Amino acid sequence: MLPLKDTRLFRQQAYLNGQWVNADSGKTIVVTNPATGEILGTVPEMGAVETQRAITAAQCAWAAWRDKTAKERAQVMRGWYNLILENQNDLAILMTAEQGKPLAESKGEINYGAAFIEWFAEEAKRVYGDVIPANKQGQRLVVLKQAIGIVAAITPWNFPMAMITRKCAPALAVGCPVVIKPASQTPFSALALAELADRAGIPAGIINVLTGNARAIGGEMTANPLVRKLSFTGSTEIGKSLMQQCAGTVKKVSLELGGNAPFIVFDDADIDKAIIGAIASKYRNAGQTCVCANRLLIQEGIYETFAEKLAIAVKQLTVGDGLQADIQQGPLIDMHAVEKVEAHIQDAVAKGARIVCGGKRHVLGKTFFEPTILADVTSDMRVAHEETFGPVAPLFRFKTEAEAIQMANDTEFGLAAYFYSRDVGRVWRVAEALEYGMVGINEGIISTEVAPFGGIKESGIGREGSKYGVDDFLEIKYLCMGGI
Ligand SMILES: NC(=O)C1=CN([C@@H]2O[C@H](COP(=O)(O)OP(=O)(O)OC[C@H]3O[C@@H](n4cnc5c(N)ncnc54)[C@H](OP(=O)(O)O)[C@@H]3O)[C@@H](O)[C@H]2O)C=CC1
Ligand SMILES: O=C(O)[C@H](O)CS(=O)(=O)O
Repeated sequence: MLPLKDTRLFRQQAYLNGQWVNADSGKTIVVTNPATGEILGTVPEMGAVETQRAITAAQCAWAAWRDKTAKERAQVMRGWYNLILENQNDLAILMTAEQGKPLAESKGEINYGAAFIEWFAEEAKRVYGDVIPANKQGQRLVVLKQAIGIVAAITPWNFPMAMITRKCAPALAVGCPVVIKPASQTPFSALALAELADRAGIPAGIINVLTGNARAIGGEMTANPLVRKLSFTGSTEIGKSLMQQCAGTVKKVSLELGGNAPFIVFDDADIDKAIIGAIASKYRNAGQTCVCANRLLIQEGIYETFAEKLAIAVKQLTVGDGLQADIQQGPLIDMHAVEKVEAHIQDAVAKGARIVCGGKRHVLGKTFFEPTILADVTSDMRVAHEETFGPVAPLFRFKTEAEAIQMANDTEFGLAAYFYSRDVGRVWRVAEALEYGMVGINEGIISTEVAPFGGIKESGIGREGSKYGVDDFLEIKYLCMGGI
């Protein structure tokens, strides 16, 4: 049993139309702790029928929520925000137990996730329309912005809470109901969020959390004409499939997909700051984030110095069960993830890369993996083109600024990129030349609720967070008034 202060936050049922319910079939999915392999509990294995029921409930509840003022919705959301922060310790324990990240990272994610609720509760009060000067006598032209309607959200295991609030907060704030399917490996954080939303007074049917068969639930979400918006965070492969499925009913789609972030260090960089940024960007969540540095491009003049300094820092990372004190890297989510990391390392070494540190499964066993650095990495290796999604830092060499930009852009992904330089001309040239949605300059952690998060190319569509993040949940309506 998890050491929760409030055990009612540990929910093993889905939340549908304000009720805690089981699957119609009674079937369940087992959820395990990746650090220990122990069974944490079960959640319902739902499918299309329960999803249809949730969508119908959302449709019935929508008008009353939509017709509240933005301020009234914001007040309810503020209560939800406060409850999340008041229960942060319990929520962090739940998150670490089901996902594996260290408690400190879980607490960080809860603060980050709650911040989207605070931000969009306020942002909704500023969803302004327009009055357009008419070009005909007797007319008045007005633009309204209105809630798009029922929003379906499908979220990943790597950020079990923040990816939900990053989608639900703008939706709820502008007046949309949501139907959520969290990742089957990490459902408890989502269900705890629903419990707190219920306590905050978010009406029945406005938030629904379904667990179960992804393909069946997603199939109903994408086919049901009542759903007007799908927001997805996860793999590019699934994102493409969902986008195709949404075409049948022309839904608005937001996709936050895979990445292949370059982390470029020029010879004029503050190397010690670059080391700090590289550790933060590469090893956060054991490398399991879509914005992790996936390729480290180091200018040849500082390559050996950077590799030595990075190795010293990486060897100090403490690996273990995230529920224990002072752990900096937890386990990977499952053995599939471990095998992918091993395959990337084996491929690189077979093609000439050198293991500077780590390189194999951790002595702790299960899905723990040693924080790893590879040197002498070249672009013919899998780590150059695939998202490793693990604690592996592959070091590439480059000679010139132009070569660094060419290497960085040589990917179908375009989510996040990072570079370190203190030359102001170079900072502008490189920032403008990188083909990415987000660029960290002398910073390794750039995600925040106040800035637009999202990518280009095959990393996705749309932006989450910031003043831009609300537009994806609105429709524009143009009124042309004549006879005035
Ligand atoms: N951009 C990002 O932030 C993320 C990127 N990724 C990338 O994706 C890779 C795989 O991670 P993973 O979590 O398996 O990502 P997936 O894309 O497989 O899963 C993400 C979410 O989509 C759901 N899903 C899976 N298949 C379908 C489907 N056919 N229809 C509807 N929903 C579906 C999953 O449900 P269920 O859990 O039940 O399978 C989960 O809720 C990672 O290695 C990484 O490269 C992963 C997570 C986040
Ligand atoms: O999906 C992810 O990996 C997250 O979006 C990364 S972040 O927003 O927590 O930085």
